[in-house]
Amino acid sequence: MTESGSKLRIFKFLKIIISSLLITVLLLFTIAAIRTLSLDVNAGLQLAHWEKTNNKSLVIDHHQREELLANFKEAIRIPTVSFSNTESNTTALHEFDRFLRKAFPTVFSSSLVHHELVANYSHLFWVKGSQPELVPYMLLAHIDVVPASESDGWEAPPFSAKEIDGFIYGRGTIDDKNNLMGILQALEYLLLKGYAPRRGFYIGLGHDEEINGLNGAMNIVRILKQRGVQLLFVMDEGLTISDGIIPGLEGPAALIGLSEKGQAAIKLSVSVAPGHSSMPPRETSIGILATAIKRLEDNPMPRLFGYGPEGDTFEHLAHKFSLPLKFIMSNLWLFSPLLSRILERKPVSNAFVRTTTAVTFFNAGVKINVIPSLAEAYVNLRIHSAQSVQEVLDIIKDTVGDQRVKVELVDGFDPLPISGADDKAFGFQIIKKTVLDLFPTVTVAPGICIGNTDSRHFVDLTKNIYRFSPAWFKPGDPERFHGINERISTKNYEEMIVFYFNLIQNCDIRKLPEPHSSVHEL
Ligand SMILES: CCCCCCCC/C=C\CCCCCCCC(=O)NCC(=O)O
Ligand SMILES: [Zn+2]
Ligand SMILES: [Zn+2]
Repeated sequence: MTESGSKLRIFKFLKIIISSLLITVLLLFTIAAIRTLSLDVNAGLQLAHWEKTNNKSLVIDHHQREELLANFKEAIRIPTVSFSNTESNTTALHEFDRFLRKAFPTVFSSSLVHHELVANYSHLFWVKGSQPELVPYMLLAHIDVVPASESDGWEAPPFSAKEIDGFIYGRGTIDDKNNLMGILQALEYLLLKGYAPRRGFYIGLGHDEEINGLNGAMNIVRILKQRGVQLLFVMDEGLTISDGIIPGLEGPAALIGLSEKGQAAIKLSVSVAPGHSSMPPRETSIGILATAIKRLEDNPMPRLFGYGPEGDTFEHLAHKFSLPLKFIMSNLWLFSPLLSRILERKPVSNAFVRTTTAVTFFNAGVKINVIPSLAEAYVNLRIHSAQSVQEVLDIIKDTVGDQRVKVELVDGFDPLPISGADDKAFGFQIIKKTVLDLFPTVTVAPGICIGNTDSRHFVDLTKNIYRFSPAWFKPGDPERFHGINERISTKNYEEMIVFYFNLIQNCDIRKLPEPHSSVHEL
């Protein structure tokens, strides 16, 4: 073959490669454009015709404002702490019971409301509906809180409910006395205004959610099961309205948790012969265990972003990002690996990418001159929707890779089933409508709750469990959860009352409106 002949062949070959590349890129853009056009899933129901059920409106006057804030502050001041799996402040739980009866006299005396104490400290309310054929729903919240010490750096004592610049500070202000008090205050106002629901509903207030709800929520579920109750949907604490937390997102987003991550408690332990510290072995039990822990921290669980409901979150929010993020979010089938690497940089967004690994206990050593015979640590894993407890346990054993380290599963449960979020999903659409009516600038999207809630015990009573708090979170606020300076603005607490006031009335709708098709919307 001549030199010019071979050049021609190379040229033709390159031409084919370049045109194939161009065609592929064009194809990708076309697919992406089609997908982007069908993205505005947030439009659907807003324009549909909703049967009017919110006949009572709530305009809070000065006197009511003072009273509702005083009630809320009193709730925060009662230190209903769950210290450990076996230790709770039962004195405070008793006091909280007395307080509720005093703060909400109409709820406790109305002929429409049946109240019972469960497992001594939890509360179950049944609010009777005028149309018993309508399937009831249930609102959940919890009474207990995690411990808090002022010395960790609180700006106000954690059980003071001190108001600073329009914010009430205290343990429980966002987890979860805001929801608890918001629900009961809304019901108190509704009853005072003569409201009688069409659709009956339950309110469940657990007293031990922070220690797994084994007495509170689980006994409430047992009672409801005995009575043959089935629920249309359950709403519990969970994701919030994020404002400025998701980088690049224009405007606030209300994420409604359709599921929650699983959880595992894993114990790692190393046993060696004890001895004199003057003749140490090359590695002690502490050293061996520390190396194992370091391996776990250096080797996070695999990225699974896009394999669970978190992919839907970003597809729903895509139209609220500007380019190039909009393009990336609209095409997660292609860009999930890239987005995972961006999200994993911050703890809060990393939680959506993978099963997280947190070492929460480390115990070893008895005396300065004794080689310790035992070192043990506990690891708390929050399991991504696409993994199971067993898979996570296997990965931990592989990563540790040291026969001297015993790896035991102490406790755990798989990720929860995924509730519906389509046009026919009653609970999702009611929450969405209530959010949009009150906060019209918010984009509503399905989400995955990264923490666990009492609602996970209700899976046999309904397939539709939603985890959402109408609380506004701005940058820095996620860290207040179980952290220091937990707080809520007085404005937001009032909004929460109005939210539940409207939600309860919205649930009286007999049937969801027929959605407009997306073609029609466009
Ligand atoms: C990339 C998306 C970022 C979205 C921002 C999400 C902000 C996260 C806000 C709240 C965290 C959710 C907490 C859920 C409730 C947890 C209740 C709880 O404490 N349960 C006990 C436990 O889990 O141990
Ligand atoms: Zn909580
Ligand atoms: Zn909590």
